[in-house]
Amino acid sequence: MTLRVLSVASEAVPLVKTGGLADVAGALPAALAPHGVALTTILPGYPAVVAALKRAKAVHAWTDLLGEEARLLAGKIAGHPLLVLDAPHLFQRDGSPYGDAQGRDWEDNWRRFAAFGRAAADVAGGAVKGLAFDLIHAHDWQAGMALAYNRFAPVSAPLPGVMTIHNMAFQGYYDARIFRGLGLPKAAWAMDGVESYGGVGFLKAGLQAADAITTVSPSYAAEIRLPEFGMGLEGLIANRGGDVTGILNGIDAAEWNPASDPALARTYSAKTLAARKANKRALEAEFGLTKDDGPLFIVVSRLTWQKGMDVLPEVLDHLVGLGGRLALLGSGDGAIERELHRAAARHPGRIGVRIGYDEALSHRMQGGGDAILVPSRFEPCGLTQLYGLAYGCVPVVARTGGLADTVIDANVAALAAGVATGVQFSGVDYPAFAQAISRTIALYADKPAWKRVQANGMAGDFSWGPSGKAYAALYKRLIEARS
Ligand SMILES: Nc1ncnc2c1ncn2[C@@H]1O[C@H](COP(=O)(O)OP(=O)(O)O[C@H]2O[C@H](CO)[C@@H](O)[C@H](O)[C@H]2O)[C@@H](O)[C@H]1O
Repeated sequence: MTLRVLSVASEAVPLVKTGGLADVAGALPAALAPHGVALTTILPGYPAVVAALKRAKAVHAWTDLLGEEARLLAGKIAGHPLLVLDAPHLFQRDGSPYGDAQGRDWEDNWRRFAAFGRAAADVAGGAVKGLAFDLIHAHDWQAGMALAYNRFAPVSAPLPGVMTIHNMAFQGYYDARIFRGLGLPKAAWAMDGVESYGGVGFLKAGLQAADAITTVSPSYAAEIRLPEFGMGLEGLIANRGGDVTGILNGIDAAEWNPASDPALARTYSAKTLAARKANKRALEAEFGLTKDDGPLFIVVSRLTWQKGMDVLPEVLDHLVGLGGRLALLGSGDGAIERELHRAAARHPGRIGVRIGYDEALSHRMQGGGDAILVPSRFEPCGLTQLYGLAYGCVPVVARTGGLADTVIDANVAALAAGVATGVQFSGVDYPAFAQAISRTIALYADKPAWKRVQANGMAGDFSWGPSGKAYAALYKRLIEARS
């Protein structure tokens, strides 16, 4: 029997992406199809999403979705079923999905994502003729309210629900005054409901309403029980004990495969690593870097504290001093951007900085860089190190969360056993990070060892196979427990 699951997400490739959540939400339908799960994705109707749905059919209309009219459009995303909440007063805006062009969050985000949650709960509960579901899978705080409505104000018998945490740092926390606007019964205003530290917490509401909680790596699932990583919700996570598991993200091999990637100057495989040189030369030219055979580091990241990007500028003199170069693509914190520009000005031809978001360039960087730096303070899973592994761009990562789970440090024992895939370091500060860069540059100088580390990474299985199976088994267990 096919299981019918509604995946509730605020972004999904190829239609809308601000970060890793979009990669995962976009990959899940194909990952689950082989395991007897038909996954339908529901997205907010941002301009790009509605524009992509050519001749979409409206399959439902609300006259009063939290006080306004809205429609539900049906279409396809990468060949899989897609539903879109078309509510122009909430989602037809310039800027990003969450804020204006200056990066300020929309003031009515609570209303936007409460309406999205209400709509998703209605759809999952059978409000739309011809659509029926067995389970709701909600991703991050933007989808948390879908599970809260399903629990406290369902349109039919509540469905089982899974809440996946892609990043505990974003919780959708609002003033208590918004509670009245949510249209929930009074009973929802409780510590085990939507109340969170005196306000309303969308992620917390989802976690409390979920039958199972997952996050995107086993290590992060353990870390969020601690105050350092739990961001105030560690008590809840610890209490839910056995309901909390970590399922590692995979990567979409159709998008991220160096043997067929159309973004690359030269495609290659582990057997033809020498072909990477053409990509390296192209990358040097693109970033205005000197052409040489020394190590070329790359960074593709949001420029934030989470990602350790405030420490990066501090280690760049050291990196260049040892003969390294850096090509960086990212955007975020203005102070970090300024420090990076300063470092680039100090080291012309050695450091190239590109502020912005550019998907194709991120592929070219993985295909031409020698090593990717990922010094995150916390990292639920992390995708750029996985892309690095698949592309022979050796990851240099902080030992935390999914980074700890996916990279094997090139210590003496791992090198001797021939299993190393990258470099790990503990503690995101100058001494640890600088030492990791020194180790990487020394390893790079040992050509046979370096090639082995590249090839080991490329031989790894980062497909969605095992994780697709794990999600399907979880859905099945929860659905069976209800029937
Ligand atoms: N300037 C730029 N130009 C082009 N592409 C850029 C870019 N900046 C970032 N990217 C891309 O955006 C994605 C970032 O994904 P990550 O998983 O590394 O982090 P993020 O914090 O967004 O995701 C959160 O959710 C994911 C999914 O579960 C978790 O892996 C992660 O740990 C968690 O923090 C990657 O595909 C990367 O290539």
